Amino acid sequence: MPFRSSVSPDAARDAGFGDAAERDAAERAAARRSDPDAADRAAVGRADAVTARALRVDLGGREVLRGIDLRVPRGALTVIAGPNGAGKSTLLEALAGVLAPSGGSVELAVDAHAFVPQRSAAPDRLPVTVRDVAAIGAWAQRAPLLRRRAIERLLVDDALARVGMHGLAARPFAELSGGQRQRVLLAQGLARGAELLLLDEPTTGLDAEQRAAVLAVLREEARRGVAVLAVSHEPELLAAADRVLRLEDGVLAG
Ligand SMILES: Nc1ncnc2c1ncn2[C@@H]1O[C@H](COP(=O)(O)OP(=O)(O)OP(=O)(O)O)[C@@H](O)[C@H]1O
Repeated sequence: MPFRSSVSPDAARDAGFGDAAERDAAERAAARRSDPDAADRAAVGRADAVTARALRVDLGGREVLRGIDLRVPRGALTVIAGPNGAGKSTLLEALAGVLAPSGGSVELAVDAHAFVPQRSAAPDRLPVTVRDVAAIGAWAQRAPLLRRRAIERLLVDDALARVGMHGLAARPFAELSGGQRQRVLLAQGLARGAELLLLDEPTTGLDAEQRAAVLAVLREEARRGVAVLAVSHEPELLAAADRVLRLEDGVLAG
């Protein structure tokens, strides 16, 4: 299948999908989004997207994470809460593979995953536009060049629209707020069709409308069968979660 993201059949046609197989794929993807039962079926019986076993991470000579056993299921929104300094960001980084474990293991069982760091950690000095950053997610398409451009445009437009950033597509990334940068990084993951989304406080600092938009995207992705794991203290996100775990002083509680 040439791509995995979800686009409307009309948009697929408008973008010039050449053959029936590609059009079918685009239409199936669009149908998945509007058919929760299909997502339920897809989620049933599928393995966890990432598994940590006896995970330990030492930073600055200190055990920041200790004996973490965690399975992140597909088709669900899992939220990790806990006090400042408990190790939540460190856990996300270890699961994302950007921080090596000091002990134990992390096993990723997905082809593509996305990591959206805390707003203060999202890079802000990239001399590129919002569209450029989101488009990175669409790079892996296998198709002839002209068609690839049309697919990429479609995937990126759809992803930016879903996170409410479409109007800012031509804006330099460096001019964005931390929360906006996070949403563009989320769009990058959506454009890639990531099967695992790892998000560090994705709604912190957003106004009510933006929070609702991000929350809706996370719920929708979970419904489609994506494994969504977010670190958050936000009541709305906690209330929307299928499962809430608590991390305290480097140890995970059910
Ligand atoms: N590079 C580092 N070197 C040494 N210690 C570190 C490093 N990065 C983080 N720490 C420490 O590890 C602990 C966990 O940090 P982490 O950022 O994972 O916590 P957190 O639960 O995400 O906190 P917050 O809610 O404030 O974001 C903290 O005590 C922090 O000071």
